Amino acid sequence: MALTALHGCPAPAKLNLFLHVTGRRPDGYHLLQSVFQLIDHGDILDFDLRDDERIVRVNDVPGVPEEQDLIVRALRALQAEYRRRHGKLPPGIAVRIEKRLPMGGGLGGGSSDAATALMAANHLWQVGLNTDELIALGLPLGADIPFFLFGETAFAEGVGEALQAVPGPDCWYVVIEPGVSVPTAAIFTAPDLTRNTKPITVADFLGRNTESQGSVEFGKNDLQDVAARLFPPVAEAIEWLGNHGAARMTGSGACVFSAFSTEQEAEQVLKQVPAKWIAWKTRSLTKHPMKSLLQINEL
Ligand SMILES: C[C@](O)(CO)[C@H](O)COP(=O)(O)OP(=O)(O)OC[C@H]1O[C@@H](n2ccc(N)nc2=O)[C@H](O)[C@@H]1O
Ligand SMILES: Nc1ncnc2c1ncn2[C@@H]1O[C@H](COP(=O)(O)OP(=O)(O)OP(=O)(O)O)[C@@H](O)[C@H]1O
Repeated sequence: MALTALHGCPAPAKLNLFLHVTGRRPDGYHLLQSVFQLIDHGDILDFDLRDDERIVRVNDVPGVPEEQDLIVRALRALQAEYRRRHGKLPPGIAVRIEKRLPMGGGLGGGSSDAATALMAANHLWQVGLNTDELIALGLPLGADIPFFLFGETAFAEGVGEALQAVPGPDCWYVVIEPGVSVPTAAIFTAPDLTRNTKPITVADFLGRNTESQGSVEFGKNDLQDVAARLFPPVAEAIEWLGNHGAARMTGSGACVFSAFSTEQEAEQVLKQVPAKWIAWKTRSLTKHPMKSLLQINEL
């Protein structure tokens, strides 16, 4: 019998192990090179099919009106694709979000929610889209959605849509939320942003010392200096964590992380984090948990 609900669906966060800005497209979007790493900490989503055809969010998310929620927009895009294929709309979906990831944290929360929603609805509605087809639907909604649909550690280029799998690390991270929300556009439009980092190859990344897998010893985050200048708590968190290990900002900020080989080392640092910041430890993930849950094995 076909499923009518999927509860407890994970929408994990990502870390950008490095993030180079190598240029700018004529439309203003920036060309990036980055390694995206999934981590075992994220939002949790419940999906229930409805008796009508409406896509609704059943709980409030502060600062995100229902109509702007990337989950709702992603589900509507897939619903329209279903109609193109079948000539009628599929049943509606009610979605409940347990939001754990901070907004404007550089952890890709909104994009991950949307990717999980696309995977869940593709399954519930039995649309049968493959990952590349889901990526084509998701990319216009957010630059990080392709990565989450890809679902494994990836070397990313373009605006984040050209993805190659790279070996995933097995390590622990301490992540600090500096308590500010960083608007991505403000970082990319800053006049002092450097946009000319020399492009590297995936072999340059793979050629680094394997001991440092998953760490921040390779490259840099070109968005970090701008974010740290505009948002002093980001600078403060980088400085504090940097005294306990190599520390870096993820995405366009605000969150800051450091990698450790064992849970004990991560715990040692975590318990010293000043109480004014939210901080947590988490493990690297090699595969998106929705892929295991739904047995998606095509990649
Ligand atoms: C920097 C990253 O966090 C890396 O993971 C992401 O690429 C940002 O992705 P995101 O938050 O989903 O960002 P989007 O909502 O797609 O873009 C927000 C704004 O940031 C700027 N932007 C974003 C991505 C990019 N490659 N170049 C840009 O210039 C654009 O002005 C855009 O209007
Ligand atoms: N389900 C959602 N969860 C979070 N934010 C959402 C959602 N839907 C839409 N948004 C919008 O997306 C914006 C960015 O949120 P998000 O959590 O993805 O930031 P981020 O972690 O900085 O992302 P990135 O790493 O991609 O820059 C929010 O400020 C919000 O306006």
